[in-house]
Amino acid sequence: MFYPININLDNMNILVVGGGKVALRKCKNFSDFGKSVTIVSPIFEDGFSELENVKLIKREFEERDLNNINMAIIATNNRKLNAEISDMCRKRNIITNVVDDIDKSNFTVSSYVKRGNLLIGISTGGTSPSLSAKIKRELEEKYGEEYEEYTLILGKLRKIIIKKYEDKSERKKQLNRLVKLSLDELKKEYIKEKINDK
Ligand SMILES: C[C@@]1(CC(=O)O)C2=NC(=C\c3[nH]c(c(CCC(=O)O)c3CC(=O)O)Cc3[nH]c(c(CC(=O)O)c3CCC(=O)O)/C=C3\N/C(=C\2)[C@@H](CCC(=O)O)[C@]3(C)CC(=O)O)/[C@H]1CCC(=O)O
Ligand SMILES: NC(=O)c1ccc[n+]([C@@H]2O[C@H](COP(=O)([O-])OP(=O)(O)OC[C@H]3O[C@@H](n4cnc5c(N)ncnc54)[C@H](O)[C@@H]3O)[C@@H](O)[C@H]2O)c1
Repeated sequence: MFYPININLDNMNILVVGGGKVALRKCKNFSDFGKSVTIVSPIFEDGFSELENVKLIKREFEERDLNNINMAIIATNNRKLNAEISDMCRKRNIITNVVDDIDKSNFTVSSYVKRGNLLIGISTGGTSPSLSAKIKRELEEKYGEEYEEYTLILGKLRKIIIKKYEDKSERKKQLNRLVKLSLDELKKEYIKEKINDK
């Protein structure tokens, strides 16, 4: 079973094995989260040259590539090799995603909608990645770009409210009221509360 967690990548050393289409998608995902990764592959898809802050190693995978690695995405087109690398990772306690074998993975990459700090992840436990991608497109419509600012302001107001109300149930009432407001109403509320906070 796969459990939803949000993982802090700051101190993680990440290796991607393979330079094909699937590896490129996973690398773009890391780049969305400002994370640089190392990729080892004899051949790279064109898109890799456009990625910033990545280290490309142009050769076949070698076991020493796993030294000091905490997380690995195994994405070659050779199922047997992917399974072998996954076993090496397991022995070294490296958390691993094998793109062609969910049973060899200890995490999967969710489809997601990211609006600043708002992150909506979608998983079907490997049953239908296409369904994940479809639900993502639906959620992108419902939760548009404006949710980045909306979430940011909610965070600022939350701090003010926690300071202002000692009573936990009143705090909860206020915080729950805010998420019912539109972005414009929330902005007005923020200006008002900011003035009172001074
Ligand atoms: C969500 C997304 C995230 C991402 O990769 O960024 C993702 N796959 C995406 C797309 C996609 N992948 C595939 C198709 C073709 C149609 C189809 O098969 O449905 C499409 C659709 C498309 O391209 O639109 C084929 C496929 N995928 C996997 C296998 C191997 C297998 O099942 O064993 C095969 C068959 C290979 C073959 O033999 O052909 C395996 C996995 N793919 C996962 C994630 C994990 C489970 C996620 C979940 O639980 O839903 C998991 C288990 C492992 C992992 O990769 O972490 C991304 C959506 C991007 C977005 O957000 O728009
Ligand atoms: N998880 C997913 O979302 C998903 C989606 C589609 C396909 N897949 C599966 O993922 C696999 C990869 O798909 P793709 O479309 O990226 O394939 P691809 O053919 O585009 O790329 C394969 C890559 O593996 C590299 N490679 C081969 N041998 C290597 C080695 N010894 N060391 C390092 N790199 C090596 C190649 O250089 C190439 O860059 C396929 O087996 C496919 O079944 C997974």
